[in-house]
Amino acid sequence: MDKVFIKGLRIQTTIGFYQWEKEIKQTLVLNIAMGWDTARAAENDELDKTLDYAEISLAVEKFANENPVDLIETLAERIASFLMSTYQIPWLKLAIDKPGAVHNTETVGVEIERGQIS
Ligand SMILES: Nc1nc2c(c(=O)[nH]1)N=C([C@H](O)[C@@H](O)CO)CN2
Repeated sequence: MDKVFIKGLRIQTTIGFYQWEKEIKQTLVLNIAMGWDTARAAENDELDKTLDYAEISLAVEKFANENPVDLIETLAERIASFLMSTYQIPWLKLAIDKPGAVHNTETVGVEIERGQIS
């Protein structure tokens, strides 16, 4: 299956288990790959037949800020459900990095894959 992807989407949002984390914003970095038939858009050069990565990038940041949670696992699950239902995406892979979370690491995070590749 073809894919539309967003790599290295940096967002500022409230995220974290500890009380001090609920009072600040932290950086998360998202990588999203979404299964899509890109040939339909290419046929007549039409943006509305594909997944608009600019629109989705903004929607993801807005969603994260409107739905604060403790765990990046929870955020990943909720973003996946939101994207799949809003844009009729059949399959996606989503990784969330929280690069400032653990001293002496480059980054930490989770990666999930949901749906079916046809
Ligand atoms: N697997 C996870 N481990 C931890 C998370 C998380 O979201 N997933 N979160 C925290 C804290 O919020 C951390 O980021 C701050 O020190 C700890 N472990």
